[in-house]
Amino acid sequence: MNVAARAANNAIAVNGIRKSYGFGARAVLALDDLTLHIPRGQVYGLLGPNGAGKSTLLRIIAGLVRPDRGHIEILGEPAAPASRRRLGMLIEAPGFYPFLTAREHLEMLARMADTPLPVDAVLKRTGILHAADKKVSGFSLGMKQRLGIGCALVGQPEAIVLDEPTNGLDPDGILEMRALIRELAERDGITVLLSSHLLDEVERVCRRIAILRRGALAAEGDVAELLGRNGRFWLNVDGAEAVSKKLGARAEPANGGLYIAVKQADVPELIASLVAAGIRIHEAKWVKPDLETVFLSETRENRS
Ligand SMILES: Nc1ncnc2c1ncn2[C@@H]1O[C@H](COP(=O)(O)OP(=O)(O)OP(=O)(O)O)[C@@H](O)[C@H]1O
Repeated sequence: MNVAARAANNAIAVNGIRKSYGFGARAVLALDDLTLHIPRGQVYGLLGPNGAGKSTLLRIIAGLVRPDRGHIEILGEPAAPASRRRLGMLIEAPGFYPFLTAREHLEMLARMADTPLPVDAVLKRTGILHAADKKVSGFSLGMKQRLGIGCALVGQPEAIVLDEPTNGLDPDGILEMRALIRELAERDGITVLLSSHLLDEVERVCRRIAILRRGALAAEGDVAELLGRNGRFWLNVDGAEAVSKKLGARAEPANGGLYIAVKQADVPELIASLVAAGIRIHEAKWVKPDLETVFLSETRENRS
């Protein structure tokens, strides 16, 4: 794929973005020459510990913060007011007019959009049709969050950026919101870039993720591939101690068996050699970690 085709294939491209806050000795480097490409039509997750730079990145994409250097492309065009109109955003706790209704908020935004969706369709989609004509002052946090997503959707965006979209939702609300987010990508082809602290949520909802650590990329890739890459081979054998001695540093006793550092391609040979040495194997399997394990190993502070 040539450079132009690849650029057009990205919903959002983050190219060498650097951003620091403050000056001199007090300056804080929030993003450190970050480059990231978010493909179209998927749910893409942005993860990182507190202070890793997630909000700064989302705010730069939204045009709320100016980077020191680097540039952003949105749907193949340089980030500018025109290209940002093709993005829907729910970035900071959405500010609503307390005495306007949900419908009135959406109608106001629909009037400003080039190709708005029907307001009733948005209310239905976000699960607040029943409260359409109630004043927002009486809304719970979860209803406000839904209305915030509705506001991001009403302009019929090609991509949306959501900062912690399930914040404040109850367990049922979280499930519904996850389903909505997946549907936006799978049914409507909308790219979703979301940040979240909830790793199991990201594991379930996102196809691809980036893990930020101190403003730089600690890991990036397909969720399935990242989990697979961090998988470990586990053996339950008779005489684990003797096997551990035989394999040396490659073996690590755990859970009544042994984790073995081995490439997938070398597993048949490993098993054959153990069997040839008279070792009885009861169970052999690849154990895939959950995203939390990958996240912790990629962001642990004692790593270089
Ligand atoms: N307006 C600001 N002025 C000064 N420093 C800031 C400002 N905004 C962010 N920072 C600093 O920049 C770094 C990155 O912050 P940012 O909020 O982007 O991280 P984050 O990953 O979103 O964190 P969290 O998960 O806590 O929201 C942090 O060290 C933070 O203290």
